[in-house]
Amino acid sequence: MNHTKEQRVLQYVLDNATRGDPQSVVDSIDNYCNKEEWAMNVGDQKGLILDNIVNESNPCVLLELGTYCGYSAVRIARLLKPGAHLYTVEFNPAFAAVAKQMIEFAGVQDKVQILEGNTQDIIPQLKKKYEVDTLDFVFIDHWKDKYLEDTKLLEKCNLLRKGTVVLADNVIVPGAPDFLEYVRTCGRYDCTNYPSFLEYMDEKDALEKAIFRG
Ligand SMILES: COCc1ccccc1-c1cc(O)c2[nH]cnc(=O)c2c1
Ligand SMILES: [Mg+2]
Repeated sequence: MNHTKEQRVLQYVLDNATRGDPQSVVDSIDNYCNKEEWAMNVGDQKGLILDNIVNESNPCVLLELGTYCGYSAVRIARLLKPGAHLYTVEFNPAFAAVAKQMIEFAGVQDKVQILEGNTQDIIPQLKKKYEVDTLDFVFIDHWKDKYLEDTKLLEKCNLLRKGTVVLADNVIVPGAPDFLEYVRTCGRYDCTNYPSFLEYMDEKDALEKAIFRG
């Protein structure tokens, strides 16, 4: 029944991690993807950078674009203070189903809400349907061709405020050059690049942090 890679990753977690222990879920996914099958989780090297930026931002309301198996949702949620909440958007129903089980096994389901659908449909609903005022933190990790349009949509929907941290994965590989060009030159963000490596590989990759100036 584990016909997909994502189902196999989940099964390995169910068999090897500890229910209610998000760190063990993160570690198990990294073990599996290092040893058995590569998968597009942010991984442990970029994950440590993500941890540091989440911790220094101390966010209350967070948005993730691209849930996949739930690795970064669990990784982020394990750091959140009581009452903080992460909305994570996934358009692929099979991925969302795996992520739901991953998040519940990790015991962070009270901090994480999976929103199934397209970002361009869901982002405009955040204020009225999900009672979001503004976002403290956005992790962009979905399809590279959507980074720029979704960032502009977040601006248009008034979801960013002075100091909102927008953190993007994969700005080298697969790469999001139009997004990088925009956040670095439009004058509305303070940008920092964090060089690292593609998950589970020796290939160079990086995260880009773009703090909205308001
Ligand atoms: C399907 O391509 C997989 C792949 C292949 C080669 C290099 C990078 C990636 C890659 C790595 C990631 O962290 C990713 N994160 C989010 N959405 C992605 O599509 C994505 C792709
Ligand atoms: Mg990624």
